[in-house]
Amino acid sequence: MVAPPDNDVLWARALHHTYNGSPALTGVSLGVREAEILAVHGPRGAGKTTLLRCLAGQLVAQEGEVWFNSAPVHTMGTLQRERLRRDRFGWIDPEPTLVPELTAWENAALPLLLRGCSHRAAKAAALEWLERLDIGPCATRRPRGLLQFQRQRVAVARALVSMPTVLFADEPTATLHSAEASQVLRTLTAAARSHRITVVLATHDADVAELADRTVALLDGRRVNSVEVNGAEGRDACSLSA
Ligand SMILES: Nc1ncnc2c1ncn2[C@@H]1O[C@H](COP(=O)(O)OP(=O)(O)OP(=O)(O)O)[C@@H](O)[C@H]1O
Repeated sequence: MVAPPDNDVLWARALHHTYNGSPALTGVSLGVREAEILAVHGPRGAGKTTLLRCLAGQLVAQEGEVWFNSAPVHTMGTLQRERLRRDRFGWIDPEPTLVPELTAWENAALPLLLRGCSHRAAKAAALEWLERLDIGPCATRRPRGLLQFQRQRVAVARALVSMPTVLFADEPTATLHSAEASQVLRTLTAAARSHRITVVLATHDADVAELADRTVALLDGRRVNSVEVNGAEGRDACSLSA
């Protein structure tokens, strides 16, 4: 086993994964650089969610390696991967999954409370993120009293509140109207850039992918190209792999 290059915060090599014999990932390799926003783009069923879950340590691919800095995620035990996810990663699902009994701020504060942060500090941080996402006035409402886009903003606040090293966003705006979607994405990418949070964003929407620094395209579980979106001229803008 060889550790990844120094400037890659995440690195996957030759990932293969099947569900009941049908392939979801077929030999996918990629590196994610520190503080970059990487879009994983492809049509439905291309393998985006499976790739993000492997990179985030939620799923161990049947073959291949995943590294987080110099730590081999693919050989970690369940507890170690859980700790890594809790301490270093954030995750946003396509549908917000909030705890129904908790208020918006309590949901947003959860990652900090689980890490042992004081109640007062966790609340202050959660309220700050809810304000940034323009849902400060909803802080004391429970999820059932919120609209879908407000619930998704709470989920975004929860993913950012602990300042993760890497934020995984799986189709984070799939259930939102376009105006809502672009507001959420703008806030998310601005926060990531200002705090140097690395983002891996799965999307089937080419417009969403344009917000990223680089796009990796998947098709039928294979990586088909890699395109630098911002400032790509003169650099290795397009490469074939797999
Ligand atoms: N839990 C599962 N059990 C069986 N098959 C699965 C499972 N999860 C994904 N698949 C299959 O694996 C392939 C890749 O799915 P995946 O969800 O990773 O793709 P995706 O690009 O994220 O698609 P979508 O945009 O629809 O979420 C698809 O053929 C899908 O049907």
